[in-house]
Amino acid sequence: MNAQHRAEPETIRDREVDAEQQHLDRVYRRLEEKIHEAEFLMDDASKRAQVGTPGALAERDAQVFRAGIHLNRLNSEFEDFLFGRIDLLEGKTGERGPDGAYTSVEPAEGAVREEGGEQLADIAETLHIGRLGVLDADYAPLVIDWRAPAAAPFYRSTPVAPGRVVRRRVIRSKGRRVLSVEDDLLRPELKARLAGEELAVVGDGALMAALGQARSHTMRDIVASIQAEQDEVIRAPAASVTEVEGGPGTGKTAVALHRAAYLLYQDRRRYAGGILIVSPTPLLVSYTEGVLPSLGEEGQVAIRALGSLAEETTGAEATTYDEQSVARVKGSVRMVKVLRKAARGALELGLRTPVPQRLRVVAFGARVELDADELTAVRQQVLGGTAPVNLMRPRARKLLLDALWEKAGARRRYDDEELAAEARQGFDEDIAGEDDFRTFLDAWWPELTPRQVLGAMADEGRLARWSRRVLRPGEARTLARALAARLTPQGEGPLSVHDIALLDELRTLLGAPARPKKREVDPLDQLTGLEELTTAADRDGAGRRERVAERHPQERTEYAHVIVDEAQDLTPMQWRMVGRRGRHATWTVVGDPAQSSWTDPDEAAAARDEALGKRPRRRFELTVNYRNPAELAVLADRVLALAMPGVAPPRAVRSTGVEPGFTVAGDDLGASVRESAARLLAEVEGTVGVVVAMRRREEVREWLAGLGERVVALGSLEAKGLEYDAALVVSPAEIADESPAGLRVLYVALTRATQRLQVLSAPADLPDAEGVPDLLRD
Ligand SMILES: Nc1ncnc2c1ncn2[C@@H]1O[C@H](COP(=O)(O)OP(=O)(O)OP(=O)(O)O)[C@@H](O)[C@H]1O
Repeated sequence: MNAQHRAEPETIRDREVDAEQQHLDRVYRRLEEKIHEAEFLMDDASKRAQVGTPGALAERDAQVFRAGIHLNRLNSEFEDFLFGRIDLLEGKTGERGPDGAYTSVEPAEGAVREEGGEQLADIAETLHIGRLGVLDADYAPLVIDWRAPAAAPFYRSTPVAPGRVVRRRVIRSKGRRVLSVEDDLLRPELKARLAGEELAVVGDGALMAALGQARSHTMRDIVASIQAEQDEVIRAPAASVTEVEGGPGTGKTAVALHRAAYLLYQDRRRYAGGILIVSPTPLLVSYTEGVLPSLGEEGQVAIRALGSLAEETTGAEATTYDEQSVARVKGSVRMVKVLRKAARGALELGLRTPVPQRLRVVAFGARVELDADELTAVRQQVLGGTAPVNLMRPRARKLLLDALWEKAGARRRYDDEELAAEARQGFDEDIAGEDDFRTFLDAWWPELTPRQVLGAMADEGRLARWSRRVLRPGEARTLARALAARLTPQGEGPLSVHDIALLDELRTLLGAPARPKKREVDPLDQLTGLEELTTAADRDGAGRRERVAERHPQERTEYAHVIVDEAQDLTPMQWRMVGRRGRHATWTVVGDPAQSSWTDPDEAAAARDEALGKRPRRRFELTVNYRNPAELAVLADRVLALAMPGVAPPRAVRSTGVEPGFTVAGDDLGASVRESAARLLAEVEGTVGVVVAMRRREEVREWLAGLGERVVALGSLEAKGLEYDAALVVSPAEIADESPAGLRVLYVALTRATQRLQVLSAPADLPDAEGVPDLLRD
């Protein structure tokens, strides 16, 4: 965005702030009217309780619920409710949209006139942009919802393609008070007048002001300063797969979250099926999950870390990380074959009770028996089917009865087919009804859980059999040992992030019994009280009736839209897990190949293609780095050149004049880390992130103990997506050497800081006289 640099007399600024204050006062008066209406609804509802009929009581409950949500929403939106304004030329057509604003993007022919060599124009329309739409009593727009089509020019217009926008203003407010305004002039060549007076321009543009602010442990929304290339992604049509690539700090996560809010706003009914946002780590989930409520969305959006994605179906959540060598095996698509064999093979292990070696029943007054070989033959025949293993039990029962019927020589006894069928039915009922037969079946074809099968894979010999010709013997050994180190033979014990995708796959292979589903009520669908605050379309009665009809209990193991953040990091097995949750979904996938910590990109790409299906794809690229100042980006770019030669880094838009710092650690690495972290804490107002190789994750926590909440210790893989005012990167060489994707992981670590970057070298870094590690030298 073009920033204007000019000094304006204090009086103009005051006058402009005052004008916005007056507008905000009007908005509040209107909001208060709406709140009174909601309170009246609550009050009225409680009176209905006295009538006492079941219908009246149900109606009361519904009304109290709606009014309560309405009030909550308004109250929580009061902070920073109004944040933008655009002043527009007259439009080409005089048509107005449902929000009361003119719909034309292009100015009318005569909107600009030439006089005495100057271009003159009058502002024909002024729109204020906020978190929700507010109409005045005459249905004229007081505030336009940021997601409404009429708000798009606020984000899209640039000096190169300004459309009708002459001035774009960001309003900073706290509660009911307007604090300041920042303007961008999009048609600086125009002399524009508003209500007969020359259009004033105040401030240096809002983007830079937003970027310079200190960071906290939670992400902020960017509604006031979304940039044009980001806005295109946020408002891209949902029908296809939207793929977004961009370097670190280009706003991919921010854009993904704002897109969720936009999609819900745009088509609330369609997304009643839920929007799933998949994040790589729990840290990134807690960093980002605060953004959505502040955008006015709740209930329909689930943000899940990959390690807790299968919680609904397997009840399992990951608490640990695997070593890279183990993660590589667990994440590989080859595991599908291994798991298939394991799910079938585990039947023979007697995981709960010993597997019986023979089946004895009494039929036609004589003992009939199937021995071990005969039972094995029946098992093989059952397993010839393709159904999930637990769901093959009825077939196993049937084939056992067939075998017993044969063995008893029963067929020979009946010439008549009808008689034979009748006898067979009686035979089946008699045998299957016997306790012995049922006990046998429970032990011989037990219902397996995913955890039991995973636990069974911890045995080296067994896993070697199940993975023959799929995994290399060394890989199978590594995997079995890693499982055995944490899990009991029954599969109990702490799970790792990569175990979750294995359990989810096993659940599909086993066909776990359906669980009772929780009823989910969708609060957004019940916001009928808000309609008067939003758009005319929303006020449409038919729409309201449809929404009411949609209040079914929702099954949220599948979603209507899936957003994948840091998509470059999903392993093939994780893509399969995420894909199962979006089989009928549309998708938004954001990522950066240069930050990938997965070692086999081709294998992951194939799994990703399968998950996304055959829908058409729209690709977008984000090119501007809003996080790192240029001085720090240079250093990261050197590592990018090593990790991915030829890939262009994003363009850093800020400069702070502060160069990265280099220190060489003393003999006591812990003491050096602590000292550097303390220094950074003194230098910045907000947060400090200390990034170490994964194997140092635990010890670094101890080193930093007592330094306070502003400092956070991170294993290199946990730093994904996060940002801090200052970052301390400990031993780049250690991080780079930890896996074949280590240089890309180091690139992530070096791109976390918004203000300061400090690099601490250990001997392995081969630092030069200035302390610059070998890897980071020019
Ligand atoms: N238009 C914008 N206005 C203000 N701040 C912005 C804008 N776009 C991005 N930012 C800020 O830049 C920072 C980086 O954004 P974000 O974390 O979304 O980037 P990313 O592309 O996901 O980065 P990474 O690849 O490192 O995860 C955040 O602090 C975000 O709020």
